[in-house]
Amino acid sequence: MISSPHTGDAAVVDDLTIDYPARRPSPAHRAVDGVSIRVGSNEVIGLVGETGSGKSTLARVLAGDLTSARGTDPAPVISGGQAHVLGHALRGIRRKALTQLTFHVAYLPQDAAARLSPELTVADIIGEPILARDRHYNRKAVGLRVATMLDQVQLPLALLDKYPFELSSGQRQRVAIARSLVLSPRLFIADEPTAGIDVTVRASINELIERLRVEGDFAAILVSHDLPLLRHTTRRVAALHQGRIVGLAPIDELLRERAHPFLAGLAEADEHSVVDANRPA
Ligand SMILES: Nc1ncnc2c1ncn2[C@@H]1O[C@H](COP(=O)(O)OP(=O)(O)OP(=O)(O)O)[C@@H](O)[C@H]1O
Repeated sequence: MISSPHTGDAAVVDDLTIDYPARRPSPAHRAVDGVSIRVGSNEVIGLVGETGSGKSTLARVLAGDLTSARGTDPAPVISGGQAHVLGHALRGIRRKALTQLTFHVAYLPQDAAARLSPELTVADIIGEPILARDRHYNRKAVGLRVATMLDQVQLPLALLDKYPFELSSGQRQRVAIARSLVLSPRLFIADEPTAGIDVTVRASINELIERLRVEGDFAAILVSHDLPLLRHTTRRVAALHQGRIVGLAPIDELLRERAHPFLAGLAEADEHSVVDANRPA
């Protein structure tokens, strides 16, 4: 059990259990089962695990996305333990506190790129969170911030007036990242942030996250199997299996120890990719 939250921590998760309530014909489902983990105020932590292990559910709940049902899918419910995010207890949190919290927590869901508003330009998409918070915010300052964010994800300014349908899926993902970071969050929770992004530009995302961490007051939880990203940005990675933590260590230690078949599979895929990279063309 993790003792009382240190106010400086980005997240303190203590014996957290998360269920999806029953919705006919599906019975209730336990997605996260007694997870404890601490994320420092300036720490980037990784989350790995096979499909269905509960990574997205944990990320979603820690991001404060506790209420919205997705289509007909029920929203997750904290049914045991507690999680403090930036000092706020999530279990039983009131709407006002949740709104305050989400000003400082950026959430990049797995389908963020597909959910960009089709009727808005790239400039409007990235700048929207600023104006949603303060609609009188100086437009010129918004424009400057949007351009800076676009540059940070290595997209050309020529894309500012484009619509999502005019972009590649990797470009859309980078727009989604720029949008989620535009308010300078203290905690960035990202579900597969480099998914769909070309390997040649992934390094820029790795560097961006590392730079934000070094600049200070920035923590992140990255759900990802992108080993270069995990190696570049995290010191510790939690491995989940059936909603429980089965390993918590630097990524290369997890791959070396192979404490779970899933980690053995990841290590083997990594070995093959190294062999392939060294093979003459
Ligand atoms: N809205 C929902 N209602 C009911 N069960 C759900 C819902 N969302 C997810 N689950 C179930 O909860 C478990 C954990 O799902 P989750 O999406 O968190 O796993 P994951 O590790 O992120 O998987 P993936 O890598 O495929 O995204 C799975 O068994 C999944 O089927």
